Amino acid sequence: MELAFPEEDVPRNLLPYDGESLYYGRIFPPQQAEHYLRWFLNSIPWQHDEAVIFGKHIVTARKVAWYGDSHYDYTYSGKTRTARPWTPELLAIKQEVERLGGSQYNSCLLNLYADGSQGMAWHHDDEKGLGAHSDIASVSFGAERRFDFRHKLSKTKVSQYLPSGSLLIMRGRTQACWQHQVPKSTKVTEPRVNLTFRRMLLAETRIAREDESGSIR
Ligand SMILES: O=C(O)CCC(=O)C(=O)O
Ligand SMILES: [Fe+2]
Repeated sequence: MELAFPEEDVPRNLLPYDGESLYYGRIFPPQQAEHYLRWFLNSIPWQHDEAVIFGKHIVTARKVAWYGDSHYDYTYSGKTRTARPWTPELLAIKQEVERLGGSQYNSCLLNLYADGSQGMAWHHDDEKGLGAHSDIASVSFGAERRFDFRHKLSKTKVSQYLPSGSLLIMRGRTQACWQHQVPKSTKVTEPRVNLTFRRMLLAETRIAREDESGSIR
């Protein structure tokens, strides 16, 4: 079925209570989304993600890349990584997302799922480096994947398919009250690239310190 572009009845909050997760539908036309997908697949220095979970060192099937305002370090799942400087493509997407959602972001985690055998398990994103009510904007390119929310207490589930070029903004109490996942699917044979724009507090701390010492970027 051909989806209308832009989709109707958007943005809409997918969550019935305890948070706001606004689905904007496709914000980029199919051809432009395809162009971005090709660029991400060919030009991003993708690396397997590493984490320390329950004291065990693990390497994920999915690949990732970090971009941001400055070369700041960020610790996530027990591993410290350094952000790469923005590319014009990422900046253009960031600008459009900021215009639509009204929030500003200083970093972006990119995820590459080679096919449906790769996914992301239930989790929430309010890590120490993010603000208390962290606002995360998620843009998807390539294979359409299902995205699930599960309320931490009531276990209520909400699902949304995320087509290529679509935007989802999680904010308010979303991370505090809900978990989310990208389930594996044997039906998906194509890659998907997902961009999660974030506002890291660590970067602000670092920039403020640089300003005080007189060496402004
Ligand atoms: O791939 C997605 O849509 C979700 C990514 C995600 O949840 C994350 O990076 O924290
Ligand atoms: Fe997440």
